[in-house]
Amino acid sequence: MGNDSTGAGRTRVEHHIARLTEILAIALSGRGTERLSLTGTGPLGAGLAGRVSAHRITADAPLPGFDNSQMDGFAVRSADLPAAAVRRNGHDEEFVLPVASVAAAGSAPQRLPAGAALAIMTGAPIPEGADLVIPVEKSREGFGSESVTFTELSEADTRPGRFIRRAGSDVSTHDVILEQHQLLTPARLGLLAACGIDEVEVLQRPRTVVISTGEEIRAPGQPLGPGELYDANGALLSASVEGFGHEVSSAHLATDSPEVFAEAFDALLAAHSPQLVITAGGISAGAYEVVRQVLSARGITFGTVAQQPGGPQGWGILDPEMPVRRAEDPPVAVVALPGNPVSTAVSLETLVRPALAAVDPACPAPRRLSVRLGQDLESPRGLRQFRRVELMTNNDGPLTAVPVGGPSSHLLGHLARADALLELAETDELISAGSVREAIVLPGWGPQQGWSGASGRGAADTEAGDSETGEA
Ligand SMILES: Nc1nc2c(c(=O)[nH]1)N[C@H]1C(S)=C(S)[C@@H](COP(=O)(O)OP(=O)(O)OC[C@H]3O[C@@H](n4cnc5c(N)ncnc54)[C@H](O)[C@@H]3O)O[C@H]1N2
Ligand code: MOO
Repeated sequence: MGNDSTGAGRTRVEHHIARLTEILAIALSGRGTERLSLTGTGPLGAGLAGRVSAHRITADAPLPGFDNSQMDGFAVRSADLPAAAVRRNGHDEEFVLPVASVAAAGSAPQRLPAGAALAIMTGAPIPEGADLVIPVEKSREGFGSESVTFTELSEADTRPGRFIRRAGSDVSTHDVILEQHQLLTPARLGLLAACGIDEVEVLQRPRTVVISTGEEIRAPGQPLGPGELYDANGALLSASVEGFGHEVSSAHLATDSPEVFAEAFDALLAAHSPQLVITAGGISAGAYEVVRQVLSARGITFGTVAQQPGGPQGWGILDPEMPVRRAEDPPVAVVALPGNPVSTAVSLETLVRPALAAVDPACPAPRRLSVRLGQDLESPRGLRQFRRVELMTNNDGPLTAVPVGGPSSHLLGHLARADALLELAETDELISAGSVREAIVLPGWGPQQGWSGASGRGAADTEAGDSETGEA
């Protein structure tokens, strides 16, 4: 048995992430670019945060653009200070200089006459001849007098260069201010704007079509017939994929007919030209697995990953020879997830997110924490099990992870209450309370929930509503 498999035809989690990373890199490289303006409509820079630069950008000019004052105070020439020194009461040394004029931020650079001070505001250009700024707090008179008396100056207060922000001390001309394929964060957007750059070429957001399936599934708000249930996966998938930074289109294909499914699938490709299609449901061993039936004929592979929930998986690049696709069409990746809502959600967090984050800086990577188990747990040997847990604070050491419900993949109510997915290893069978493991934080969890002290109800509910062994 190689490192990629755990036996029983199941692929290791890491190997599957690597396979997804490969197909997502191919599909996302087919994206175009678009030019966005920082000063376009709406608030400055709106719509640019979270996007990814298409090219490297360098500075045309230094930052700061000119020597300027770091303080409201007085620009002086250090060489003038000895002559300005007077002694009061025989010991305290003070410095008295006439005030030549005032420089406000935005004013043109001036010249400092010899033996004088110039009142200067934060950000105003340092006058020619001055080599230090003494803050107004060190003056007896403050602003508005014809002369200024500095008291209690230390040696540091009179050091040349003090409180002068030199041109280029932050960014030099030709410095790289944004790398190619770098995430546009608020600070980077601020820097681009500070450098006077208005337009930025960014990668187009990945276009993703999410498809929930199942003839028994109805849209929320509609009446339900016997044996029918509402579409949880449509909303869950769309919200997750929007959080990955994608432009999402969603559809529910309520058919068990491969022909009808294929036609609708092709229509979605034609309508949205996606780089990625994510489906949920219709891929396991049942008699009506339309996704598997239709897509395995179009170049998509189906198999089992050694994890629970989220075992059954499909992945691949759509065969360009198939209907409505031409060899020259950009590649489309397909990720087919299992239909149980918790399996869909867990697959998105444990498999799809890490693979996307590896190829797209706009997709937030999984956040992992070390946690201490709050109670004994069992886990099936040979499978990576992800248990839904609440995270609770301790006085010291890692957070405590307390299970919310059991391991079964229909327990969406429990997932919605959970903070994180506790990761139990393939070799774990009986894990004692107090053991330390990793957990993957779920979207929406923040320290404020952990720190405020969780309710503790997770422990009491652990096996509620769970009739399965954790194998499905
Ligand atoms: N004989 C076997 N049966 C099953 C196996 C197996 O290996 N052998 N694997 C089980 C596991 S594990 C999972 S997970 C599921 C995956 O099945 P599918 O991906 O084919 O999903 P469906 O059969 O379409 O649905 C499963 C389950 O989820 C409900 N569902 C589906 N879509 C939605 C939706 N949009 N909103 C809410 N609920 C949804 C559906 O009604 C089913 O109850 O297969 C096991 N079976
Ligand atoms: O995803 Mo299934 O557990 O693998 O329910």
